[in-house]
Amino acid sequence: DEQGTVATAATTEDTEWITSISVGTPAQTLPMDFDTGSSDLWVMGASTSGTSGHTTYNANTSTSAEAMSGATWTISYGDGSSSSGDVYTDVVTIGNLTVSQQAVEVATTLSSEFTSDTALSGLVGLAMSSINTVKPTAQQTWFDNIKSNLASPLFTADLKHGEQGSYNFGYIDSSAYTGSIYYADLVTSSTYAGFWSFVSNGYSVGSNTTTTTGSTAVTGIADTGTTLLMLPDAVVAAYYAEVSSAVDSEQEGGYIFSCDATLPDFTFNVGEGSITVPGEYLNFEAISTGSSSCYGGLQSDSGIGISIFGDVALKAALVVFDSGNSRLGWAAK
Ligand SMILES: O=C(NNC1=NCCC1)c1ccc(Br)cc1
Repeated sequence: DEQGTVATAATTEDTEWITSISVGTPAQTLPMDFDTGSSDLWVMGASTSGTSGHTTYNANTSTSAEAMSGATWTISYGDGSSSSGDVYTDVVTIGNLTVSQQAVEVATTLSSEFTSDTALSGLVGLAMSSINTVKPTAQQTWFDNIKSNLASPLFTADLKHGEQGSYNFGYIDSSAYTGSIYYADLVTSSTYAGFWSFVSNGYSVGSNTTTTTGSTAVTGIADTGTTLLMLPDAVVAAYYAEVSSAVDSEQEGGYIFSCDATLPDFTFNVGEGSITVPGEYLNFEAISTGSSSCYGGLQSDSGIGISIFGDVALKAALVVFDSGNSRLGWAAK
Protein backbone atom coordinates (compact mmCIF):
# COMPACT_ATOMS: atom_id res chain seq x y z
CA ASP A 1 0.00 0.00 0.00
CA GLU A 2 1.37 3.35 -0.97
CA GLN A 3 0.70 6.77 0.49
CA GLY A 4 1.58 9.99 -1.21
CA THR A 5 1.56 13.62 -0.44
CA VAL A 6 2.28 16.57 -2.67
CA ALA A 7 2.92 20.13 -1.68
CA THR A 8 1.05 22.83 -3.54
CA ALA A 9 1.95 26.47 -3.85
CA ALA A 10 -0.75 29.11 -3.90
CA THR A 11 -0.23 31.67 -6.61
CA THR A 12 -0.93 35.29 -5.66
CA GLU A 13 -4.42 36.18 -4.29
CA ASP A 14 -5.40 32.55 -3.72
CA THR A 15 -6.74 32.22 -7.24
CA GLU A 16 -5.31 28.74 -7.86
CA TRP A 17 -2.95 26.29 -6.17
CA ILE A 18 -0.28 24.88 -8.47
CA THR A 19 1.13 21.39 -7.89
CA SER A 20 3.92 19.77 -9.91
CA ILE A 21 3.54 16.30 -11.42
CA SER A 22 5.95 14.12 -13.46
CA VAL A 23 4.94 12.80 -16.88
CA GLY A 24 6.90 10.50 -19.20
CA THR A 25 10.35 8.89 -19.45
CA PRO A 26 12.61 10.67 -18.72
CA ALA A 27 10.32 12.61 -16.35
CA GLN A 28 8.92 15.89 -17.56
CA THR A 29 7.92 18.07 -14.57
CA LEU A 30 4.72 20.05 -15.15
CA PRO A 31 3.00 22.61 -12.84
CA MET A 32 -0.68 21.71 -12.74
CA ASP A 33 -3.99 22.87 -11.25
CA PHE A 34 -5.65 20.04 -9.30
CA ASP A 35 -9.36 20.31 -10.02
CA THR A 36 -11.98 18.35 -8.03
CA GLY A 37 -14.62 19.90 -10.34
CA SER A 38 -13.56 18.06 -13.50
CA SER A 39 -12.15 14.69 -14.59
CA ASP A 40 -9.68 15.23 -17.45
CA LEU A 41 -5.90 15.23 -16.96
CA TRP A 42 -4.67 17.48 -19.75
CA VAL A 43 -1.36 19.18 -20.49
CA MET A 44 -0.20 21.82 -22.94
CA GLY A 45 1.61 20.20 -25.89
CA ALA A 46 5.10 21.25 -26.98
CA SER A 47 3.84 22.13 -30.45
CA THR A 48 0.62 23.86 -29.34
CA SER A 49 0.25 27.50 -30.29
CA GLY A 50 -0.19 29.93 -27.42
CA THR A 51 2.13 28.00 -25.11
CA SER A 52 5.16 30.30 -25.23
CA GLY A 53 6.23 31.01 -21.64
CA HIS A 54 4.64 27.75 -20.47
CA THR A 55 6.28 24.47 -19.54
CA THR A 56 4.89 21.95 -22.02
CA TYR A 57 4.76 18.18 -22.51
CA ASN A 58 6.48 16.57 -25.47
CA ALA A 59 5.19 13.05 -26.14
CA ASN A 60 7.83 12.61 -28.88
CA THR A 61 10.69 12.71 -26.35
CA SER A 62 9.03 10.31 -23.89
CA THR A 63 9.99 6.66 -24.50
CA SER A 64 6.91 5.54 -22.52
CA ALA A 65 4.36 7.67 -24.44
CA GLU A 66 1.90 5.90 -26.70
CA ALA A 67 -0.66 7.66 -28.87
CA MET A 68 -4.27 6.61 -28.21
CA SER A 69 -5.34 6.37 -31.82
CA GLY A 70 -8.68 7.95 -32.70
CA ALA A 71 -9.17 9.46 -29.24
CA THR A 72 -10.01 13.14 -28.80
CA TRP A 73 -11.24 15.36 -25.97
CA THR A 74 -12.85 18.75 -25.50
CA ILE A 75 -13.79 20.47 -22.26
CA SER A 76 -15.29 23.78 -21.14
CA TYR A 77 -15.22 24.99 -17.54
CA GLY A 78 -17.59 27.01 -15.41
CA ASP A 79 -15.55 30.19 -15.86
CA GLY A 80 -15.89 29.98 -19.65
CA SER A 81 -12.38 28.65 -20.25
CA SER A 82 -11.89 25.66 -22.57
CA SER A 83 -9.36 23.35 -24.21
CA SER A 84 -9.31 20.32 -26.52
CA GLY A 85 -6.91 17.94 -28.24
CA ASP A 86 -5.77 14.35 -28.61
CA VAL A 87 -4.75 11.62 -26.19
CA TYR A 88 -1.67 9.59 -25.22
CA THR A 89 -0.95 7.19 -22.41
CA ASP A 90 2.18 7.74 -20.38
CA VAL A 91 3.67 7.33 -16.91
CA VAL A 92 2.33 9.90 -14.43
CA THR A 93 3.82 10.29 -10.94
CA ILE A 94 2.27 12.52 -8.26
CA GLY A 95 4.16 12.67 -4.98
CA ASN A 96 5.65 9.17 -4.70
CA LEU A 97 2.74 7.44 -6.48
CA THR A 98 3.04 6.24 -10.09
CA VAL A 99 0.38 5.26 -12.62
CA SER A 100 2.12 3.58 -15.54
CA GLN A 101 -0.51 3.99 -18.28
CA GLN A 102 -2.42 7.19 -17.45
CA ALA A 103 -4.48 8.84 -20.16
CA VAL A 104 -2.62 12.11 -20.79
CA GLU A 105 -4.77 14.47 -22.83
CA VAL A 106 -2.63 16.85 -24.89
CA ALA A 107 -4.17 20.24 -25.65
CA THR A 108 -3.96 21.45 -29.22
CA THR A 109 -6.45 24.28 -28.62
CA LEU A 110 -6.48 26.54 -25.52
CA SER A 111 -8.73 29.46 -24.54
CA SER A 112 -7.11 32.74 -23.50
CA GLU A 113 -7.55 32.01 -19.78
CA PHE A 114 -5.01 29.20 -20.22
CA THR A 115 -2.62 30.78 -22.74
CA SER A 116 -2.35 33.84 -20.43
CA ASP A 117 -1.71 31.82 -17.24
CA THR A 118 1.99 30.97 -17.67
CA ALA A 119 2.10 29.45 -14.14
CA LEU A 120 0.06 26.53 -15.44
CA SER A 121 0.74 23.62 -17.81
CA GLY A 122 -2.64 21.94 -17.43
CA LEU A 123 -5.19 20.42 -15.06
CA VAL A 124 -5.42 17.19 -13.06
CA GLY A 125 -9.12 16.29 -12.91
CA LEU A 126 -10.10 14.68 -9.59
CA ALA A 127 -13.88 14.42 -9.96
CA MET A 128 -15.51 11.11 -11.04
CA SER A 129 -14.28 9.36 -14.18
CA SER A 130 -17.89 9.26 -15.41
CA ILE A 131 -17.57 12.87 -16.57
CA ASN A 132 -14.25 12.46 -18.41
CA THR A 133 -14.63 13.95 -21.90
CA VAL A 134 -12.44 11.59 -23.99
CA LYS A 135 -14.24 10.08 -27.00
CA PRO A 136 -14.94 7.41 -28.17
CA THR A 137 -13.96 5.89 -24.77
CA ALA A 138 -13.97 7.89 -21.52
CA GLN A 139 -10.74 7.53 -19.55
CA GLN A 140 -10.06 7.01 -15.83
CA THR A 141 -8.75 9.82 -13.66
CA TRP A 142 -5.31 9.47 -12.12
CA PHE A 143 -6.96 9.01 -8.70
CA ASP A 144 -9.20 6.19 -9.98
CA ASN A 145 -6.13 4.51 -11.47
CA ILE A 146 -4.03 4.77 -8.28
CA LYS A 147 -6.89 4.09 -5.84
CA SER A 148 -6.38 0.33 -5.50
CA ASN A 149 -2.76 0.89 -4.47
CA LEU A 150 -3.65 3.27 -1.64
CA ALA A 151 -4.03 2.33 2.03
CA SER A 152 -7.47 4.01 1.86
CA PRO A 153 -9.30 4.99 -1.36
CA LEU A 154 -9.40 8.70 -0.55
CA PHE A 155 -7.51 11.95 -0.96
CA THR A 156 -7.48 15.18 1.03
CA ALA A 157 -7.18 18.83 0.03
CA ASP A 158 -5.63 21.23 2.53
CA LEU A 159 -5.67 24.61 0.77
CA LYS A 160 -4.60 27.64 2.81
CA HIS A 161 -5.16 31.40 2.77
CA GLY A 162 -2.14 33.02 1.12
CA GLU A 163 0.26 30.16 1.72
CA GLN A 164 1.21 26.69 0.52
CA GLY A 165 -1.40 24.01 0.78
CA SER A 166 -1.17 20.26 0.20
CA TYR A 167 -2.92 17.30 -1.36
CA ASN A 168 -2.52 13.84 0.23
CA PHE A 169 -3.47 10.57 -1.41
CA GLY A 170 -4.37 7.43 0.54
CA TYR A 171 -4.41 8.70 4.09
CA ILE A 172 -5.68 11.44 6.37
CA ASP A 173 -2.94 13.40 8.17
CA SER A 174 -4.29 13.64 11.72
CA SER A 175 -2.06 16.67 12.39
CA ALA A 176 -3.70 18.62 9.54
CA TYR A 177 -6.99 19.32 11.35
CA THR A 178 -8.57 20.01 14.73
CA GLY A 179 -11.70 18.46 16.29
CA SER A 180 -13.80 16.00 14.29
CA ILE A 181 -14.16 15.34 10.59
CA TYR A 182 -17.82 15.84 9.69
CA TYR A 183 -19.05 13.69 6.80
CA ALA A 184 -21.89 14.07 4.32
CA ASP A 185 -22.82 11.37 1.80
CA LEU A 186 -22.33 12.15 -1.88
CA VAL A 187 -25.52 13.21 -3.68
CA THR A 188 -26.26 10.71 -6.46
CA SER A 189 -29.06 12.50 -8.33
CA SER A 190 -28.32 13.11 -11.99
CA THR A 191 -27.66 16.88 -11.71
CA TYR A 192 -24.71 16.19 -9.42
CA ALA A 193 -23.54 12.84 -10.77
CA GLY A 194 -19.82 13.01 -11.42
CA PHE A 195 -19.06 15.69 -8.82
CA TRP A 196 -18.04 15.63 -5.14
CA SER A 197 -21.51 16.80 -4.10
CA PHE A 198 -23.17 17.07 -0.67
CA VAL A 199 -26.07 18.72 1.16
CA SER A 200 -25.48 21.40 3.79
CA ASN A 201 -28.66 21.76 5.86
CA GLY A 202 -28.14 25.22 7.30
CA TYR A 203 -25.88 28.22 7.68
CA SER A 204 -25.21 31.19 9.95
CA VAL A 205 -23.80 34.64 9.40
CA GLY A 206 -21.56 36.30 11.97
CA SER A 207 -19.65 35.11 15.02
CA ASN A 208 -21.41 33.76 18.08
CA THR A 209 -22.33 37.27 19.31
CA THR A 210 -24.80 38.34 16.63
CA THR A 211 -25.66 35.59 14.19
CA THR A 212 -28.50 35.20 11.77
CA THR A 213 -29.13 31.53 11.03
CA GLY A 214 -30.91 30.08 8.05
CA SER A 215 -32.31 26.63 7.38
CA THR A 216 -31.88 26.83 3.61
CA ALA A 217 -30.61 23.42 2.50
CA VAL A 218 -27.75 23.93 0.05
CA THR A 219 -26.75 21.17 -2.35
CA GLY A 220 -23.32 21.91 -3.75
CA ILE A 221 -20.02 20.55 -4.90
CA ALA A 222 -16.53 20.80 -3.43
CA ASP A 223 -14.55 22.27 -6.32
CA THR A 224 -10.86 23.19 -5.98
CA GLY A 225 -10.98 24.56 -9.54
CA THR A 226 -13.48 27.31 -8.70
CA THR A 227 -12.09 30.29 -6.78
CA LEU A 228 -15.18 31.61 -5.00
CA LEU A 229 -18.04 30.33 -2.80
CA MET A 230 -21.21 30.36 -4.93
CA LEU A 231 -24.47 29.87 -3.00
CA PRO A 232 -28.24 30.44 -3.47
CA ASP A 233 -29.47 34.05 -3.69
CA ALA A 234 -31.32 33.83 -0.35
CA VAL A 235 -28.17 32.82 1.53
CA VAL A 236 -26.01 35.42 -0.21
CA ALA A 237 -28.55 38.19 0.46
CA ALA A 238 -28.73 37.21 4.15
CA TYR A 239 -24.95 37.46 4.36
CA TYR A 240 -24.56 40.86 2.71
CA ALA A 241 -27.48 42.25 4.73
CA GLU A 242 -24.90 42.27 7.54
CA VAL A 243 -22.41 44.34 5.50
CA SER A 244 -23.65 47.94 5.49
CA SER A 245 -21.63 49.04 2.43
CA ALA A 246 -22.54 46.00 0.29
CA VAL A 247 -24.38 46.37 -3.01
CA ASP A 248 -25.14 43.81 -5.71
CA SER A 249 -23.44 45.49 -8.66
CA GLU A 250 -24.65 44.83 -12.20
CA GLN A 251 -21.44 46.38 -13.50
CA GLU A 252 -19.14 44.20 -11.42
CA GLY A 253 -21.35 41.12 -11.77
CA GLY A 254 -21.85 40.52 -8.08
CA TYR A 255 -21.70 41.90 -4.53
CA ILE A 256 -19.10 44.56 -3.79
CA PHE A 257 -18.45 46.50 -0.59
CA SER A 258 -16.03 48.96 0.94
CA CYS A 259 -12.56 47.35 1.21
CA ASP A 260 -12.28 48.50 4.85
CA ALA A 261 -15.55 46.75 5.81
CA THR A 262 -15.33 44.24 8.66
CA LEU A 263 -16.92 41.15 7.16
CA PRO A 264 -18.86 38.64 9.27
CA ASP A 265 -17.84 34.96 9.35
CA PHE A 266 -19.91 32.52 7.30
CA THR A 267 -20.68 29.10 8.83
CA PHE A 268 -22.23 26.19 6.92
CA ASN A 269 -23.43 22.87 8.34
CA VAL A 270 -21.88 19.55 7.32
CA GLY A 271 -23.39 16.37 8.81
CA GLU A 272 -23.34 16.68 12.61
CA GLY A 273 -21.01 19.68 12.55
CA SER A 274 -20.17 22.91 10.74
CA ILE A 275 -17.33 24.79 9.09
CA THR A 276 -16.70 28.50 9.61
CA VAL A 277 -15.19 30.61 6.84
CA PRO A 278 -13.49 33.62 8.51
CA GLY A 279 -14.79 37.00 7.36
CA GLU A 280 -11.40 37.97 5.99
CA TYR A 281 -11.52 35.09 3.48
CA LEU A 282 -14.74 36.65 2.11
CA ASN A 283 -13.03 39.80 0.91
CA PHE A 284 -11.73 38.43 -2.36
CA GLU A 285 -9.97 41.38 -4.03
CA ALA A 286 -10.30 45.05 -5.02
CA ILE A 287 -12.52 45.39 -8.10
CA SER A 288 -9.58 47.13 -9.82
CA THR A 289 -6.06 47.85 -8.65
CA GLY A 290 -6.14 50.57 -6.01
CA SER A 291 -9.95 50.73 -5.84
CA SER A 292 -11.58 51.13 -2.42
CA SER A 293 -14.39 48.80 -3.54
CA CYS A 294 -13.80 45.09 -3.03
CA TYR A 295 -15.42 42.05 -4.65
CA GLY A 296 -16.98 39.46 -2.35
CA GLY A 297 -15.66 35.93 -2.01
CA LEU A 298 -19.30 34.81 -1.57
CA GLN A 299 -21.47 35.29 -4.65
CA SER A 300 -24.76 34.00 -6.05
CA ASP A 301 -24.98 30.63 -7.86
CA SER A 302 -28.07 31.87 -9.77
CA GLY A 303 -26.52 31.50 -13.20
CA ILE A 304 -25.22 27.99 -12.54
CA GLY A 305 -28.02 26.03 -10.85
CA ILE A 306 -25.55 24.22 -8.61
CA SER A 307 -23.90 25.69 -5.50
CA ILE A 308 -20.12 25.58 -5.51
CA PHE A 309 -17.90 25.39 -2.44
CA GLY A 310 -14.80 26.75 -4.15
CA ASP A 311 -11.40 27.72 -2.77
CA VAL A 312 -12.79 30.48 -0.50
CA ALA A 313 -14.63 27.78 1.50
CA LEU A 314 -12.18 24.90 0.97
CA LYS A 315 -9.24 26.83 2.44
CA ALA A 316 -11.11 27.05 5.77
CA ALA A 317 -11.04 23.24 6.13
CA LEU A 318 -9.25 19.97 5.64
CA VAL A 319 -11.48 18.30 3.03
CA VAL A 320 -11.61 14.50 2.66
CA PHE A 321 -12.67 13.17 -0.74
CA ASP A 322 -13.62 9.68 0.42
CA SER A 323 -14.30 7.52 -2.63
CA GLY A 324 -14.41 4.28 -0.63
CA ASN A 325 -17.38 5.46 1.42
CA SER A 326 -18.93 7.79 -1.22
CA ARG A 327 -18.77 10.75 1.14
CA LEU A 328 -17.15 14.11 1.64
CA GLY A 329 -15.54 15.05 4.96
CA TRP A 330 -14.86 18.53 6.34
CA ALA A 331 -12.76 19.39 9.38
CA ALA A 332 -11.66 22.69 10.92
CA LYS A 333 -7.91 23.35 11.11
O1 LIG B 1 -15.26 24.22 -14.18
C1 LIG B 1 -15.52 23.91 -13.04
N1 LIG B 1 -14.53 23.65 -12.12
N2 LIG B 1 -13.20 23.62 -12.48
C2 LIG B 1 -12.57 24.66 -13.09
N3 LIG B 1 -13.04 25.87 -13.23
C3 LIG B 1 -12.09 26.72 -13.94
C4 LIG B 1 -10.93 25.84 -14.33
C5 LIG B 1 -11.18 24.53 -13.68
C6 LIG B 1 -16.92 23.76 -12.58
C7 LIG B 1 -17.39 22.52 -12.19
C8 LIG B 1 -18.73 22.38 -11.81
C9 LIG B 1 -19.54 23.48 -11.81
BR1 LIG B 1 -21.35 23.28 -11.32
C10 LIG B 1 -19.07 24.72 -12.20
C11 LIG B 1 -17.73 24.86 -12.57
